[in-house]
Amino acid sequence: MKTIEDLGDLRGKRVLVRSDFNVPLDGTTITDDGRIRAALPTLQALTAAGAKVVVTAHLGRPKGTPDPKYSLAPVADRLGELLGATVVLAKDTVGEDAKAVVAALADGQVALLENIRFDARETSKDDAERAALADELAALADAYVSDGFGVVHRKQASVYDVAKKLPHAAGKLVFKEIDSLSKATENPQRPYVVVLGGSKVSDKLGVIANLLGKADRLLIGGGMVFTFLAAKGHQVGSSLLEKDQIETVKGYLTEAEAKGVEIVLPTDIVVAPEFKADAPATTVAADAIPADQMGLDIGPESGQLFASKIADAKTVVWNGPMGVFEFDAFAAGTKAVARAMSEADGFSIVGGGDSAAAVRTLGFDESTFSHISTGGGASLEYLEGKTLPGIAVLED
Ligand SMILES: Nc1ncnc2c1ncn2[C@@H]1O[C@H](COP(=O)(O)OP(=O)(O)OP(=O)(O)O)[C@@H](O)[C@H]1O
Ligand SMILES: O=C(O)[C@H](O)COP(=O)(O)O
Repeated sequence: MKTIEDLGDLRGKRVLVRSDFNVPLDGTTITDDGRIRAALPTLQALTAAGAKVVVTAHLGRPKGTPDPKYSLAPVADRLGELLGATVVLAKDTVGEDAKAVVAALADGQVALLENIRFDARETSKDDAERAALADELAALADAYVSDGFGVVHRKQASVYDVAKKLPHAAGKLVFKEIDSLSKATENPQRPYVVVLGGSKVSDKLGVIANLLGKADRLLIGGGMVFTFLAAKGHQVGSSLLEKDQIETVKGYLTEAEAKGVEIVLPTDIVVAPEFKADAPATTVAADAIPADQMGLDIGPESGQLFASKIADAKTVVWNGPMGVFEFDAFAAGTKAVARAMSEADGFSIVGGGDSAAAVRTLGFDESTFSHISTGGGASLEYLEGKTLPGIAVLED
């Protein structure tokens, strides 16, 4: 992959940068700016080189149409503070305002385009639709730098298609992530333990098929748990459940047994009647979740069990919080895993927007982890050994 430096003299050139600014928000307040900070080295290198920097990014999963709830306005403000310079936010993605904002950029200035997922073509499965958006993005720039590591597993217009239209390079974050993650994939020290949780269950269940051939032990927490409990024949009340994946999960359990991979499930669950910070929380056995309750964290016994399964790991990779850590009553499981990882002697990687945010907001020292990846799904797919479209396209 080419570096920014390989792009030659960028003074006065318009450089389109894809960053991952998919940050956790409480209303319009950014609760963790880790992904914005991680983008700074590339943006600062480009501004120092005198480029006109045009950043494109997404926030959340809007439905392909503008939605103020998903505006990048808070990100533009925070990015400006961190860069110490005004970052103008275009009111649209590739429309008249974007064109005007880019045309007005001075050398060394940064502008941000509005949430690229406001345009349905960004995530379209139709190659021609994505290519059409990529053409419009490419018209705004002279070169393209891919630096949104958290989104390189997505074959999307601003991540994949646009790279084919412009001279391109990988940004500093992408190189840094690959450098750290490759240490875990190439010849991992064993026991190799993977901890999976979070809420993107349908997205991430698929990685298990591959991990069964690589990891020695899988610990399952977060929203991921309930499809496993259902596969074992237990009731899960109103918890997050991927009904159509139950059979697949049954297959994983059989395969794991045949391969000697240990799948560790929680033995107790913290439940509540509704998804609310002050909902009354109780702990129940994992095989006795009441019909009118939902599981929002792994229980204390499970926290200890998971910690003991992490303690002797030589490599441990974690993606996805163990519970709804944003609410104090459901943060203990995530804390237990974070603590065990920070104390483990082995190589430890935390990946994911919310997982990395959890480590920081729960007060853990980042330096006690070997690597905190900005990518959740992206780091998992990298560790699976999959080809990531947003990386492969840069290698051409
Ligand atoms: N039992 C649960 N029920 C519902 N949501 C849960 C549960 N456990 C965890 N979560 C939620 O999962 C969310 C994070 O999941 P997600 O899969 O997005 O992880 P991530 O680290 O952000 O990875 P990525 O970067 O791929 O998005 C958190 O907001 C948390 O509240
Ligand atoms: O948070 C992430 O993992 C990335 O920003 C990708 O977001 P997505 O899962 O909505 O594509």
